[in-house]
Amino acid sequence: MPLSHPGRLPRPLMLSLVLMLGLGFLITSLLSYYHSRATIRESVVETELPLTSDTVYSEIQKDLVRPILISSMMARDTFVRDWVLAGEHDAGQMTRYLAEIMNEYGAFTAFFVSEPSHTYYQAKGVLKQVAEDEPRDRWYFRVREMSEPYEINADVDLANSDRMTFFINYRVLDYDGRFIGVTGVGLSVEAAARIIDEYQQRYERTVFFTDRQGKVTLTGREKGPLGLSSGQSIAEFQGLSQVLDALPTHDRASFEYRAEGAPHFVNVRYIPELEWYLFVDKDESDLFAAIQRTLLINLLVCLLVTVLVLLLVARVLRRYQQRIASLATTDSLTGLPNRRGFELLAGQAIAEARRDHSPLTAVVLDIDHFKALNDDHGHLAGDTVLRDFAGDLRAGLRQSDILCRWGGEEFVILFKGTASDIAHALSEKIRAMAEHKRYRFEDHELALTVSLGQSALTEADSLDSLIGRADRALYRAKQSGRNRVCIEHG
Ligand SMILES: Nc1nc2c(ncn2[C@@H]2O[C@H](COP(=O)(O)OP(=O)(O)OP(=O)(O)O)[C@@H](O)[C@H]2O)c(=O)[nH]1
Repeated sequence: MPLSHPGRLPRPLMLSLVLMLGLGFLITSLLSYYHSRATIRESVVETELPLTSDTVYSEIQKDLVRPILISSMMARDTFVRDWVLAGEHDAGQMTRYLAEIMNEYGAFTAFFVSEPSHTYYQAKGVLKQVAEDEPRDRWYFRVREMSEPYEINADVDLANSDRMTFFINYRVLDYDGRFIGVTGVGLSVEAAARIIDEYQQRYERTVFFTDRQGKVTLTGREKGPLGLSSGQSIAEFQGLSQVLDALPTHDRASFEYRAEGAPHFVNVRYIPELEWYLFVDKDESDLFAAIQRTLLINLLVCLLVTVLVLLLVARVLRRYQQRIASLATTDSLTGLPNRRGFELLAGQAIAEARRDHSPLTAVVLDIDHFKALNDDHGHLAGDTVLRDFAGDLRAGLRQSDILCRWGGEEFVILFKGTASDIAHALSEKIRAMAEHKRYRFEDHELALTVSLGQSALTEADSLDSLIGRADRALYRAKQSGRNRVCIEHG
């Protein structure tokens, strides 16, 4: 690990961590997002939409059952059949009968069309004569040819301002099974529209019907999110036109399309009784909003975790780097800088002295006869004395002075901003302190003396030459009897 940028994560490590964590989180978040999306889509397309479609369909059928029963009863009524067979003499009798049916059963409209006279009777009187070439009367001639007893037809009601109505067209037969007309009741589509409204609101879906050509025949009263209204063709709606192309080939199908930028699911089923298609449409943007929110939160959490992991790793690395750096520059016994640490500090001190033209004095200190102390009292005693003496030495210097353990029982001091004479006085003070101090080891009081060699920084000096001179001075101090300070001038 490079020690040159303590506290900063090495770039390759940082990139690997970001890639591993970021990609890992991103991939798992996206996988779970797309999985949830697919599950929701499947549940909507396969289950929810068809279920809503079935429910709407069965509600409509349920509402049609009662009118079918009333129409069946009318088709079998002996009065109706006898009156036609007797020649339809009094139209008032038939209109009264139809009015009675309307009042009694609350039908929206009630009618009878006679085959012998082609007359269309309803509660208010005779409406008209049906004619084969009149498009609006085609339903009658279709029912006449039908093999089933009745049909449900959604059509406009001439007798009620052309309002959209579900008609139950029941075939009337005489006592010998011959066709003598069509009777039945009409049901306002209001009821169906109410059901549609309810479903649209409850399930937040658009429900509407179209004929086989894709023309909208029935919507809820509130039209629904797409704003479709009766009479419009779904071809007018962007996206839905492709559904229109597929309509004739499917009785029941699901499609996906986009409208106004929003994705939609639509389920279409054919209703044979009405010859209509029932559309149940869902705007899927809201559908995925919740999981999109979850994805965003996931990604934010992932980002946070990645940043926290990076910060944590950077912090741990910084600690280790600092520890390694300090181990490399500190002496473990005395806690003072070692020679390596000293070189870093001394280099800076010399540069400052040169820049500020301030004096700098170096002192090399050696404990006298330390070998004897070790030999007499043991290595542990020597260690204790070294540690305690180093503590005293440090305590006696200024904060700005540089002190290091040069090796063994040798120390180097740099007095910053201190001329030779003042440094000499300080060295003397240290010498005296060492001489008078006693160091305890077990129950011994240990005394020591120190020799010091001193030299002042000159213009031509390097750190080595400065220390070399101080070392020579120390040698002289040792040679001349120890426990003294010698100076070597540059
Ligand atoms: N206990 C202990 N002893 C050490 C340590 N470092 C060096 N020494 C010992 O210090 C002694 C230094 O001995 P010498 O270099 O002969 O010097 P001296 O005995 O102090 O004699 P002079 O320097 O000539 O006064 C050696 O015996 C080393 O083993 C240390 O960290 N702990």
